[in-house]
Amino acid sequence: MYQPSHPIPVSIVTGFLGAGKSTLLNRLLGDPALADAAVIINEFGAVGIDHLLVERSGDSVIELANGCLCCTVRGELIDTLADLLDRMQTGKIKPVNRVIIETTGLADPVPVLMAIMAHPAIAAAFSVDGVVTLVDAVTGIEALERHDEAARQVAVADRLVITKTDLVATEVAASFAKRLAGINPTAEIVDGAAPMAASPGLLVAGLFDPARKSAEVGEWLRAAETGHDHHHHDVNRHDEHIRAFALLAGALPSRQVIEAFQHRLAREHGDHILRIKGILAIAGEPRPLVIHGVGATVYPSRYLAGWPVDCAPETRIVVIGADLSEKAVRDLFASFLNRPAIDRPDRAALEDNPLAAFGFRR
Ligand SMILES: Nc1nc2c(ncn2[C@@H]2O[C@H](COP(=O)(O)OP(=O)(O)OP(=O)(O)O)[C@@H](O)[C@H]2O)c(=O)[nH]1
Repeated sequence: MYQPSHPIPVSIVTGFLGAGKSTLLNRLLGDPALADAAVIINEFGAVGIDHLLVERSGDSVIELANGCLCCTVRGELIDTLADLLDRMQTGKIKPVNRVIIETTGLADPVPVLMAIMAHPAIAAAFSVDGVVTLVDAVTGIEALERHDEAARQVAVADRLVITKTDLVATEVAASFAKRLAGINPTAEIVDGAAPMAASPGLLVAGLFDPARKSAEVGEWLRAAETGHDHHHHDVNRHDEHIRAFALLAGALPSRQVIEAFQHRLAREHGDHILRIKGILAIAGEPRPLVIHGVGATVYPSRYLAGWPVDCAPETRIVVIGADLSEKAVRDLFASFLNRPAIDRPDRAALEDNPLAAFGFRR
């Protein structure tokens, strides 16, 4: 295998679902300092859309779909890195001066780290230059309490970026920062709104050093080196509670319809929704509409300038839920699309019902 003269730095960008990883990357990737970086995006669920949302041309964005980096596609990561080396050696691509890996929001970063650090040929060619973990000031505390992965992402970080500080009071962000420092006292904590979070230097965090982490992180790393404890092969299922599914459709009637659907979904099922994101076709509109939701928070939708290459103008929405009824979500979506069925109301019935806002159905 080709060996570069110096190991190529690898930055791991992680953070729970919807914490703002793609938003941060989009901001950083415009910087000329990252023009020669390769970006590997891993997404949970069979229908991936993140690679469409990271605005970068050419083949420098590599999608690893069909599973979570920490489990089913770990081998694929090694193959992808080996292939990158190969393509550099044979001159098929320009030399890459950094690799940025965006994990899924559900990834345990420890096996990802070990995949790189414990593989002799890969470790000779690449060095992990820090783990940057994004934490959401709005939903981060709940994620830490409910999901081990979120706590692990914080514990292994070299840098913690608190995102969405614009959406919470200063005191809330400050007390969240304290909580994070309690979990990981050695990580530098950065406000996502600070200039540093918009600079490529954010990704240069120094060689990942297990000795600077807690004893618990050391144990996780050793356990990951010796084996892997949660093998599973269903690309849509993370554990017995967390599942992803996709809502696919042609062009939707209007932006208002999808926004009304999102708010209704958040109101009725917000407790069980971890993430919703989509790229949508809207009738009569040449541009794709992008929607996002995290927990019960619905983010403003926005139009992209145009459809990404190789992406048919159709609607793809990914929903990730914890103990969420897929049928209930599909039925609600169908109601908003006015696809009537005997046992469900259509959109007009849902919206005309004066009690609908309070979650009552006819
Ligand atoms: N107000 C505000 N919104 C933000 C900020 N960062 C991200 N968002 C919004 O949060 C939503 C999710 O952001 P993404 O960047 O897609 O999150 P992600 O971590 O890549 O999501 P997954 O890959 O699904 O885990 C989007 O609507 C963003 O616009 C922020 O600092 N402030």
